[in-house]
Amino acid sequence: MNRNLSKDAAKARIDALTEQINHYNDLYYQEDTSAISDFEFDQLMEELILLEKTYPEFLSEDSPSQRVGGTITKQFETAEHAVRMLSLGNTYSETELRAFDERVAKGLGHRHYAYFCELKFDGVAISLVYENGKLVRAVTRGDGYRGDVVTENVKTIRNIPLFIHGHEVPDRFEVRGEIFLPRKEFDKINAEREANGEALLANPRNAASGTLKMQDSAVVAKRRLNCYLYQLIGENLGVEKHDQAMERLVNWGFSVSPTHQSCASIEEVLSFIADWKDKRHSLPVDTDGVVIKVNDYQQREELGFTAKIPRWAIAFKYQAESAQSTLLSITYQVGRTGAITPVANLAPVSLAGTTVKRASLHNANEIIRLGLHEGDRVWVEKGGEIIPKITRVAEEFRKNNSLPIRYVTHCPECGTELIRKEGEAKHFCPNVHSCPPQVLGRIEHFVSKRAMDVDSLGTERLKALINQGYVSNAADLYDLPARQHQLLGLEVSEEQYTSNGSGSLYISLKKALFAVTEGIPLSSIEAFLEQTETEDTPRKLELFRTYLSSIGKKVTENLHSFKRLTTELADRPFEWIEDFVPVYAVLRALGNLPPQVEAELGARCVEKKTVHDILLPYQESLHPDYLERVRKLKGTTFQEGVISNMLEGIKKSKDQPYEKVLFALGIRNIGENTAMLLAQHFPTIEMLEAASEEALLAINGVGETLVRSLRDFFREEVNQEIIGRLKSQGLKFESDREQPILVSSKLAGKKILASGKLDHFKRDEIVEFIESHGGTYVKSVSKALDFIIEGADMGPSKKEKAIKLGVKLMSEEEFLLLVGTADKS
Ligand SMILES: NC(=O)c1ccc[n+]([C@@H]2O[C@H](COP(=O)([O-])OP(=O)(O)OC[C@H]3O[C@@H](n4cnc5c(N)ncnc54)[C@H](O)[C@@H]3O)[C@@H](O)[C@H]2O)c1
Ligand SMILES: [Zn+2]
Repeated sequence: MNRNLSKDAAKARIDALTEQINHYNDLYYQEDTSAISDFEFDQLMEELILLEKTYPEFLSEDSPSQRVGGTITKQFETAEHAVRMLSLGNTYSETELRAFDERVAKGLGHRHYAYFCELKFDGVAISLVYENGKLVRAVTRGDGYRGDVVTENVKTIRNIPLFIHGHEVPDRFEVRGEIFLPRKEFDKINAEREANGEALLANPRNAASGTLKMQDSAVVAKRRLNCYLYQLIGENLGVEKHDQAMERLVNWGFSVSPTHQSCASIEEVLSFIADWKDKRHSLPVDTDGVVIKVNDYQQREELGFTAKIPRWAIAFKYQAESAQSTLLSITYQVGRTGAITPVANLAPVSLAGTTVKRASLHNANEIIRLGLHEGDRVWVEKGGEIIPKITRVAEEFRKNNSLPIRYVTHCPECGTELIRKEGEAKHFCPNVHSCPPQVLGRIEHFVSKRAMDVDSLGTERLKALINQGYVSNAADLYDLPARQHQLLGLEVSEEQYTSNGSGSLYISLKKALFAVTEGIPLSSIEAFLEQTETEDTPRKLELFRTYLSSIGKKVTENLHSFKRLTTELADRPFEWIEDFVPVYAVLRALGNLPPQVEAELGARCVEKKTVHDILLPYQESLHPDYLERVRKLKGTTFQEGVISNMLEGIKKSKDQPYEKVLFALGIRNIGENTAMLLAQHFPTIEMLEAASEEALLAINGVGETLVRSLRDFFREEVNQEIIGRLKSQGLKFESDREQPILVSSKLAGKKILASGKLDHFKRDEIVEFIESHGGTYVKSVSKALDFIIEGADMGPSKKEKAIKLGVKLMSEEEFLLLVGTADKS
């Protein structure tokens, strides 16, 4: 703290800090976004508090240091808290924690006291009010005095009891706790959002807070929020200590995290903190620290509060850990919607209990913001986010000649030039029809349970078929039986491959080491790599050399071919992916290649997606020993059994009814139900294609957007071609709803409607009767009708409309006469 600051400068700094903190508070509490890390935020706050202490004349009542950060929103009713909901003082340092302990000791006149330690759950604070054993109100913290009433949303949380049974339940009490989104649920939601091409949620805390404030409880219920309680409030509860209160909460059926502990001294507190530093990452909920509370209520009262925080409690926060690593390369992932996501490959570094090798970069803007250059030393941080992120470049280590990262211009999966729409952060691959991940997305939908239901075609197998050019649309699947013999030996396993920014194929280091050596089982190589996990690849290779010598089997041969590999790998500048090596280098290291292969290999290692495919044309010209080594590189391959099982499933799917086929086609905006509706109204695909906009819109549940999607779909030549092929392959493009047996054709070509109550027919009987005589039953009054059978009590408005349109009305008797049967059978 700079005490030499002039008063004016101090005032200016206080104002600036206040403005900044208010801004971040707004974002955090109103919009559930964190523009800076909690640590950075807490540092700003600490600076402000210190300045205000030094210059008390500038301390204003509404400084963010004096207020709880949140506010109420305008979308809910609000309610006042019977007891204020406070914030907690926080610290990141042991020294300050000891200072807190000294203040407590002093405040209590050095009498005996004990602490109760709990983890600090990173969610949203909630107050639950129970009356006569029933949950009557759930309120957010808001500004500490009043909060939003979110009872309906909270009632959807399964582990919050709506009723408390048993005796000793007071007439009225309040419990407080933290609502959170379990990490697993968070990951699931994000995986779904990613698959749908939606923006990802930043972290579970913000997601929980956003969810709690949703207007639709049904959506809230789907999010599977959870809650831990940690405070009991009420009068004459007969508890004098916090640990007793917690016990009571458990007995009443509230969820209390079993991670708490009583501590007799600050030393015990410190060891609790140390204990949980890494262990906390295995909990289902995100935690960002430990809350330390004085256990005895009487003592709490003696210690009291400041404007914003209790003096009897403090939060110790774990620093989001950060570490330095080296940027090895950037991989560009292509999603099922064609969105490109850059991922940084890093030299392994140990962080918050795990080894980090990759960090997300989100999009091109992020790379520009960081100013990333090839081979930069970077700071990685693992905070609330799932995937670690690069926070900044350690520019002091940058080499003079290093180049700024140039973002990919072409899709690493299919080579198409990428596009970026106005105002969007992400690049996209526009090659919807044949970019492998995009094809995969569509075919996965096509074969899914609710569509064509081919369960023998899992993602891995589909990827293999797509990547190797066997399948690029649904119709290709039905051509597979004719290519059965070609499928044998196709590589299935995907995880062993990845590619770099320019699309060069990489293979796992594990497979490479396995293939270049002899007499060492794959499991031993796995064990070796596990032991050296935290080393970078060059160091791993060094250690592997020693390992080879120590094994004592085929040492000379193995060292020799291993040397070929390291020579190939040497002197690749900015091109590493941790745990992977370029296939090109490995294939060259496995032995000498004929000149033709030598000449073409580089290009094929970019075009093809498996070793099998790269070498396919050269089976004859390669030495059998060489091919034997190559076999060790390959992933699991398609075998007879798998293939026939797959083809069987494909064949069986031809029996799926028309509405499933319609859904499987993946026409935008056509879900399962819409497909069913359309199939009912337009029993063949030709009829659907020919349907007028009017006819479509007449269907309940069909809107303009859907009409447009249908038009767009049928207009595309590719789709017409695929439908044509699927038809000739035997898929159902018409409804097989039973056609009634024709009794006569007396009503052939006639469009008929019946209205009002009939004497001889029930509703569905008349429809069947008309159809069995060759007529068509129509559901609404229109000019197209030939006549209407007028039953008793026909609706006046219908009748009026019929008369206006000039449609003939006919009595039931007349109708029966027309058909030539006075008796309906
Ligand atoms: N990154 C940003 O932009 C930004 C902006 C504003 C606030 N913040 C973060 O929010 C903090 C301020 O929020 P705050 O006022 O809610 O304080 P806080 O989150 O540091 O502490 C108080 C809260 O802790 C929670 N808590 C969790 N487990 C608990 C337990 N076992 N016992 C008691 N309470 C428990 C309660 O919800 C309570 O309201 C800041 O310190 C900062 O870290 C970040
Ligand atoms: Zn592409």
